[in-house]
Amino acid sequence: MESWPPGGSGPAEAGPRLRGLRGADLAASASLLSGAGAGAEAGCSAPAVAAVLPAGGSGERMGVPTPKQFCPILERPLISYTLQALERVSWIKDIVVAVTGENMEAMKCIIQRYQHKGISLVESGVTRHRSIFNGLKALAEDQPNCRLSKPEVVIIHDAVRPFVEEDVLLKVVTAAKEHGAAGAIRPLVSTVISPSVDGCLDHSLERARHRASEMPQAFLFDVIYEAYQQCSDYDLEFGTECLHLALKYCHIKAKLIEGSPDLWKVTYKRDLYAAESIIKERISQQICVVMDAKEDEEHVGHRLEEMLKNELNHVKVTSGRDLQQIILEQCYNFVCVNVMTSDFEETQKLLNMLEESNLSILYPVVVISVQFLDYESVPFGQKMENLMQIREFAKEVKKTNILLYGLLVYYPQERITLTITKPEQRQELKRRKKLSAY
Ligand SMILES: Nc1ccn([C@@H]2O[C@H](COP(=O)(O)OP(=O)(O)OP(=O)(O)O)[C@@H](O)[C@H]2O)c(=O)n1
Ligand SMILES: O=C(CO)[C@H](O)[C@H](O)COP(=O)(O)O
Repeated sequence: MESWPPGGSGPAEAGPRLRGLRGADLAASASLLSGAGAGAEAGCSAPAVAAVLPAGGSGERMGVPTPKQFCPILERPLISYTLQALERVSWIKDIVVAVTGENMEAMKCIIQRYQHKGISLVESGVTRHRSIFNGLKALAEDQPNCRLSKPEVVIIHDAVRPFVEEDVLLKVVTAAKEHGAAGAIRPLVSTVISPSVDGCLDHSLERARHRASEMPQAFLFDVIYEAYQQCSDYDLEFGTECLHLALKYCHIKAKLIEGSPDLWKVTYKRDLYAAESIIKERISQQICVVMDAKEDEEHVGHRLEEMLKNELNHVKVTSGRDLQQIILEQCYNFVCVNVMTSDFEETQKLLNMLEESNLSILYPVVVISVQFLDYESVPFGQKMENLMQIREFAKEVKKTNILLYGLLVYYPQERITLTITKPEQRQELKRRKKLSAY
């Protein structure tokens, strides 16, 4: 069993990982799981939680030579998205990934490249159940120099289900603590039928009474470990359902939790395209307007924020009052308005923060830097200098996956206000402004 990166001390360690809790309920329950919240005070004990990710398959159904967990989506391997989804949950203490010996080095490179922290690698088995069992063994065994310790609850999650959210993880863990086992389910899309040996219909299941079993699942560690130790070679070879092992060998009836449609397992090539669309949609749903005079309500940046809110009603538009927090919440789109300064001070500040945060390791971050300049009073030489400066910035930050676009707005003498919203008024605005976009 290998801990990677060497000496990594687990998710509690400070690092560039991006975490963000959504909603007060989630925060309260999560703090309960961290043992720091009201629940802890009231005497509820917070379970130590670890996760096992089977990632040792060959992805035959995908039909490409690369195992699907390593296939790129927007140039980043699929498994890295799944790791990130689990890593940003602060109460998951350890993540054990089962990979084939052959792919061990590739996995280490991914961990290094995308700065995943506190991941332990184990060798996978020839079937999914055997891979999971190897992951559980690593958590159970008290090995010298091993930083892993036995958790109270273990999450099992396929490496090829990248869109797992904290709320469903929390629900399965909480239910597992109460019932011994829990798993996410979805309504069936098609009816399940049972054919007879001659290829004719034997019987058909009533669709409304059945569900598709998905991941994540969670178990009291002792329950699932016992089940794997007890189970037959036939189960390990042909079984597909961990909840079933807990039922068959430990008589534990798992609690079933309704999951979201995004929990599906990437299986076929078309699923890679679907995953790419979901990622693109997610990162385009927030825009942050950053400006240099936050108190001034008349500031053009505030007007711009209002306009964006009116025009893009499916997108969350915020203004950058607490930039660190906005970056932590993984906003990937910024409009940075520079009015008060003739250089790009505001943009520069934002770029520095983005670079320090490492946000762009995961996806490209888009920054549109808007600079308003008085047409009359700014000499031609300075205009050219501004153009060159923004181009240089853009070239520089592109190396770190930040896509910077400059919009210089030269306006004549009178102060610019973006109160114009009607089409004919927009025309008027266009007529009065000279826009140069680079
Ligand atoms: N020997 C195996 C087989 C599968 N898995 C993992 O179990 C998860 C779900 O399995 P599945 O979707 O069946 O993956 P593959 O076996 O890779 O796909 P296929 O059945 O198409 O070959 C995947 O993360 C896969 O990597 C594993 O860890 N060890
Ligand atoms: O959904 C699941 C558990 O309920 C598993 O992801 C699924 O059973 C894995 O099976 P296979 O490896 O055959 O695709």
